[in-house]
Amino acid sequence: MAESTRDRVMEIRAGLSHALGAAQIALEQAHEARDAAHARYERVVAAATARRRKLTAARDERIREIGSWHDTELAALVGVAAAAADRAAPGAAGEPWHSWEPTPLERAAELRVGRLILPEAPVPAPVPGEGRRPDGRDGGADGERRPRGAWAGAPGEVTEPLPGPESEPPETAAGPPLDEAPPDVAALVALLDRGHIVVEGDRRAGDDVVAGLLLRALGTSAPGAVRIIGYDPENLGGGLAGFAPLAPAGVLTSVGPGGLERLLDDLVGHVRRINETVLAGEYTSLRELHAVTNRRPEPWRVAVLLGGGDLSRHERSQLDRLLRTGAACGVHLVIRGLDVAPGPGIEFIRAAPGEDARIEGAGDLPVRLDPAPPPTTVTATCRQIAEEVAAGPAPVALDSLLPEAGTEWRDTSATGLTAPLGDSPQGARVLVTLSDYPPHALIAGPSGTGKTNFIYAWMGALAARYSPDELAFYLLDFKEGVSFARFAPGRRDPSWLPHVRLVGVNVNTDREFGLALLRFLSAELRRRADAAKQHEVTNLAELRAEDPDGSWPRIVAVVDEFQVLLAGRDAVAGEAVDLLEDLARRGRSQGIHLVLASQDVSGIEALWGRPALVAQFSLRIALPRARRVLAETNAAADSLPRYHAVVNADSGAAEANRVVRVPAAGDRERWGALQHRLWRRRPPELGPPRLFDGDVIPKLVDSPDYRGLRASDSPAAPVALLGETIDVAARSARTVLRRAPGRNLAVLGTRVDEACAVLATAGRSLAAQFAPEGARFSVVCLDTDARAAAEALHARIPDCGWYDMDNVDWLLEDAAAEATAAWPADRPHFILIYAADALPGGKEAAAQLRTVLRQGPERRLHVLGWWRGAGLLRDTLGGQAARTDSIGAWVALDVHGSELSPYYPGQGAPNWYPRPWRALHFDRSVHRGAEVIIPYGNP
Ligand SMILES: Nc1ncnc2c1ncn2[C@@H]1O[C@H](COP(=O)(O)OP(=O)(O)OP(=O)(O)O)[C@@H](O)[C@H]1O
Repeated sequence: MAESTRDRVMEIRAGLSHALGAAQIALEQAHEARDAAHARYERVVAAATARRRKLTAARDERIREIGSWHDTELAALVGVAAAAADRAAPGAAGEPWHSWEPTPLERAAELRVGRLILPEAPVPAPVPGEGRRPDGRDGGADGERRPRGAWAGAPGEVTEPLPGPESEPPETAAGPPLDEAPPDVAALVALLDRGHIVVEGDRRAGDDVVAGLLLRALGTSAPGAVRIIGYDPENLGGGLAGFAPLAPAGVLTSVGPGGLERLLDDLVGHVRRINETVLAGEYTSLRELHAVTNRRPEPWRVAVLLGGGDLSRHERSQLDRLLRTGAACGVHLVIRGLDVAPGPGIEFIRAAPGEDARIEGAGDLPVRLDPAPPPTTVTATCRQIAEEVAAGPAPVALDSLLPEAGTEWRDTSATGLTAPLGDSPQGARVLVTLSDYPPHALIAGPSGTGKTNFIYAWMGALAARYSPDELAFYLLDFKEGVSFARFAPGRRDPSWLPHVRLVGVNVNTDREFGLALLRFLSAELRRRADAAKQHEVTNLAELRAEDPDGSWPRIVAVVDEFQVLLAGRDAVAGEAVDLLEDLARRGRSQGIHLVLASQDVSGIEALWGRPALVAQFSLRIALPRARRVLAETNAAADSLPRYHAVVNADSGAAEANRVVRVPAAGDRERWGALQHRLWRRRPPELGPPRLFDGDVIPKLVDSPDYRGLRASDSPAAPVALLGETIDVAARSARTVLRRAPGRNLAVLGTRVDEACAVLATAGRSLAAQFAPEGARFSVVCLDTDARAAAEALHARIPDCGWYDMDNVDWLLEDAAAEATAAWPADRPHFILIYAADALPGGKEAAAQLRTVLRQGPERRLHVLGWWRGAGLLRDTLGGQAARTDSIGAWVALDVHGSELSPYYPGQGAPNWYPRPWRALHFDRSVHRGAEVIIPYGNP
């Protein structure tokens, strides 16, 4: 082989080896690059996975939040909807049948027919395998929900639920807890006062809806306030069979086949009448009338028309009229089986079993209709309603007489007092006026027919319209009981009716209080007549115009069972009739109105004996079966239903009869609401009325006269208070112990407590007028029964002397000397003697006491003594022939009038029949006749 060839081979080998080396390096580098790329690839993949997981987690969290928010919102909305439905359909309007009972409501409510099926009720995720919701209802295909938090991803993505909190069941922030069923949202329809219902679809379900609606309408209104007229030609009334117990009471009337035209005509007639006479252009609907006036003079008439085939043209047009105009007049139609075109106020219900029913007002939401009400509930309710209706009309609420809240006290009484007293049977309001004509009223009705209630209702209607500046009441009840006490503040209720100035209760044995009221009114009449003369006017309206700043309210004086005041032929009755006659005659133009009520006016001889007096009472009010209050030939009261009255402003002439259904005003709660409302509006200066309760013993510390006493150094005319007079102003009876002959006081009778009460009142009131040391007081106790009371008085008067059997001789000797002394008397000396007739010391002591009685007062020495009998006082004074003028004032307890004649100058004896805790007071220096007083208790 040639050299050159070898070289070339070598060369090639070297070249190859070099190339191999280079390739090796390149390969290694390529491997490295590949490894690096792979590692990068791995990193990228790992990062991508991690990022996707993070995004997934974030997305799931967001979905969970949205789900939770959605559920919370939905639950809240369901709650709101359920609460709104509850409010719209309270009580019997919406209560499920198992707990249903009638609950008459103030206003017509919407009525429940079933429940709404909400698309996505917020229920917790169903446990796999369980097909029922926690509320026990079927899940149903579209009712089932995907577990919140499980996310179904797109193909190829990570699909398994990722571990973490999102796989837990979501919490609900608000709304019902998960183990509680969401609230039921009632499906409601509006019938009474709103519109008409047309039921279509499944017949059985439709029947159930109609029965349910009727029962709810009946159960939400007062018995008799809903009248049902049934027309069921196919089943001859079978569709309303359950309501049959209502028929005898007239609450359900059935119309036979062929009677549809007449039924529709009748209803159209009602609508026309109600529009013309009840709404009378003043209101657009009964609903509005009720809202404004609280009156509902017409029942709701619900006509149930179940089928009827083709209607005649007339029937169709009457039906259309009713559909358009009936609801405003309380005429409503519930229709099944007649074609009705949609229109305002017409609710369509498509009845179907299960959850396929619909009501138009709920849009597309499915409705599960309620089952029919249980037949026993229907029957029991209907029976109860029928019984109550048969027993008489339901009471009307007092509110129906009142002006709208906030509009009280807007009327002026310048020309009279006018107020509604209720509705006539035809639905028109009956207004009653007291003015110049008719000025006074007589109310009559046998016991229990509602006289007192009538007076309450009238007073309520007046008090709500006229302010206390325009109207004042003076009330007297001669019946036993406290029916007028509610107008004055009491222990339980501190409010009073601001117009009431005086309330007298339990006065049946204190007829003097009736007289006091009449005397007070007479004085007021004189005041008004004088003012009228001064302003040269003739009646109240003119006086008020001339004297706008004066206080001239119309006065209404109500005397219940007034015949008690006039019974008998004694001085009280005589004076009362005279005063009444004057008040009745002259009060009319001076705004003083008398309202006299009695169980039976025929028994009041004193009144009927004075035709001129009776004629003034031209407003006559007769309650059922009242006699003689209307004209002889007017028998309207005989046929009056319960809670009605005949109001007659023309002295009972039959043509002037107006029948009124009187609202119930006796209910304390309702009355209380009105009284509180008016009381809160009272002018600040208006105090409570004077309450005279004949059963209550007054207290000296409450006496305005006692509280007004002030101590001074030497009052010239000290006043001894004795008890409360029976008069309008709660005055205290008094006797003035000035320096003058006869200024002594004798208390006569055997009743220890009352005698001690009078002496204690006198002693305490006298002591209150003197500064310390200003007068000398001596208490003499000669009867152990009176000792405690005498000691109590002694303890109350500072520096008072105490004497009894043992030492009274000292006092008498001293006092007799003082009475006859020549030196001027320095200060008054009051000697209070308990049981003066028991004075020891024989003739000498008796003579000393006589001296003190005769001569003491001129030297400011006064005896206030208690003798246990009128004859015993006579003995003290010196026997039958002795003069009695040293006893200038006396208080007689259980002493008959005839025994008092020696101490009662003038003709005969005072008219006095003793009665417990009452006394007769006479002061010859001021009185023409004696006055009845009530000793103060615990003075
Ligand atoms: N209009 C009415 N609506 C409802 N209830 C009434 C009505 N009028 C009276 N009542 C009720 O009838 C009963 C008797 O009424 P009230 O006391 O007014 O009769 P009265 O004639 O004054 O009887 P008496 O003279 O015996 O007191 C009371 O329970 C009262 O609540």
